[in-house]
Amino acid sequence: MVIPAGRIARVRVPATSANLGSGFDCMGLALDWYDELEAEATDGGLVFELSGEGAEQVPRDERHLVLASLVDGLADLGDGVAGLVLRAHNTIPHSRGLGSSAAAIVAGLALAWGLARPDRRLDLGWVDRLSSQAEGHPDNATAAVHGGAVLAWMPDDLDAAPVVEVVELTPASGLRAIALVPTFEVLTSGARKVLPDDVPRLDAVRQATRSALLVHALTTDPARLLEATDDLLHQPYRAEMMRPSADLVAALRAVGVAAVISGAGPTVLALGTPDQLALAEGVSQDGFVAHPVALGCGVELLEVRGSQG
Ligand SMILES: Nc1ncnc2c1ncn2[C@@H]1O[C@H](COP(=O)(O)OP(=O)(O)O)[C@@H](O)[C@H]1O
Ligand SMILES: N[C@@H](CCOP(=O)(O)O)C(=O)O
Repeated sequence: MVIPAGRIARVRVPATSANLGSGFDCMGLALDWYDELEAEATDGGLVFELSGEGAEQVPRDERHLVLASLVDGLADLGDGVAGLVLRAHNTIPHSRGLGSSAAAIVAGLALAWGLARPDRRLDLGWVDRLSSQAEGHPDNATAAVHGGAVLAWMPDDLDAAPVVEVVELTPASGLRAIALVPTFEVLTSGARKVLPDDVPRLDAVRQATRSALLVHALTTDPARLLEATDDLLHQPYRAEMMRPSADLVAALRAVGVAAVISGAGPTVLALGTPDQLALAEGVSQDGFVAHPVALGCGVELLEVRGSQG
């Protein structure tokens, strides 16, 4: 069906931090840091009303990530639009490892759902599946969908029906983060290319131990976060692409702060209770802007209105 002109959907979607050190491609946190977007179905044409982060850089055509995801979502639901106005105020910085692309994809899908299914609650499983497929890894996408802390994976059998498994974790009370955001950018696609196909068995064993401990540390015992966030699978291979970030992670960890590269970088995420995070105050953070953040909520379809929406 063609969505009637005048129907408007509005959504809010969080920034996310994937990996958390040892949880490469499977652990993610939603942050209390959001983009808000609105889509209005029209009789024809494409209009972008964009402000904030990346507004001057993103393509204003079919390649716009939110629009592309919205169109894919509508097609999956068997619907379409004759035209569209897309309004976005972005606060999540792009290409810094804070899940801006996952947020854009999840937002596009939630907008599609709001336009096409105005009377039905957003199907989070549907958003998980399409957004994780589009991203190619489920860690930030599912964190942006569910909020809080998640453990997520996709089946290894690529011929199997596409599904995403998500476990919503209950974070230990008082868990906070500081996102230390540099001015330089790293594209996630580039940062994935430098990863080796195989790793030594001892590294794999250590990583398995750390990632198992990570679930325990996040949910039960934040005192274990420093050991649990130790990583051998991605950060060492990416360090040269983001030397200032790698050096800041090392300096923070040396004073006992559980610091990691957020997603594919170059933002540094320090994770812990307020007492643990206070240790970061003695470490020079030159070249980085500190954003203290609590954990955030998942995507919200805030409103659908117009044309019997
Ligand atoms: N809100 C948005 N609107 C349009 N495009 C976006 C938006 N957010 C991210 N993108 C696209 O995604 C790219 C960044 O993706 P990526 O390299 O995966 O970094 P990140 O770690 O921020 O997700 C941007 O260069 C831009 O093309
Ligand atoms: N597991 C992915 C996470 C990418 O996160 P982003 O926020 O940088 O898009 C990876 O490490 O490649």
